[in-house]
Amino acid sequence: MTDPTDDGGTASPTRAAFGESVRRKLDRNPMVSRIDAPALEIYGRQNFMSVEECAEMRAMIDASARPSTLFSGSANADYRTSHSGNLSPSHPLVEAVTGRICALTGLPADHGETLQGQRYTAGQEYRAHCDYFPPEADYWQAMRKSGGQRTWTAMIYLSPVEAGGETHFPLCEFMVPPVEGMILIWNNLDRDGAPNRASLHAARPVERGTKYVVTKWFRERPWG
Ligand SMILES: O=C(O)CCC(=O)C(=O)O
Ligand SMILES: [Fe+2]
Repeated sequence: MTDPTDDGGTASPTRAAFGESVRRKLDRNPMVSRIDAPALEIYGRQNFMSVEECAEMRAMIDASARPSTLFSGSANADYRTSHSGNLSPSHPLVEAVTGRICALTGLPADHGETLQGQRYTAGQEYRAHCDYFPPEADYWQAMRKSGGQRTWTAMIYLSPVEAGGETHFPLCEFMVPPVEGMILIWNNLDRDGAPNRASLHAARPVERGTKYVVTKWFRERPWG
């Protein structure tokens, strides 16, 4: 299944098919709204998690959070100053929410990476980055073998934030303020299945309050 000539940076029918199937499913869901961004496929749905579920997941994040690292393994310095931690896939709430994300998107559960929790206190941020893997990165060969390129990202806001903490898509000129319980879903790839630079995004610094999110990244092949 793994094509050794696929560098993850090109058009790909497999990757494009995930774009299309999720787009079709979300477009016909009346609970889901498409955010108006011509260069990016991005959707939101309110009340994806209840306030009780959000509170339980925040407590789990508090228990597991360590200073965040970057995928490249490079020192995160000022780049990703939040705390983060992977959540146990066998925990009933993690299982339930993961199942709901897969039902909403139609994406296969075994393509999803472990749900990751993240907490930002005042002043913390995650500067502009893309969730897809740059094929020129030294870790790409390892990623290619562990499920290949990332396709869609699903992220849920678990807390209201008094000020700051928006998810900013600078090349699309909009940002999403955190709303407790809301899920945001975007395609990191374009219609041809190649990385979409317009998916560049940042978590703006929290100014007041604490921001909690969980993120699930999906791969083009089973992850692991
Ligand atoms: O916290 C946010 O708003 C964005 C998080 C993010 O970019 C990620 O988890 O990949
Ligand atoms: Fe991201």
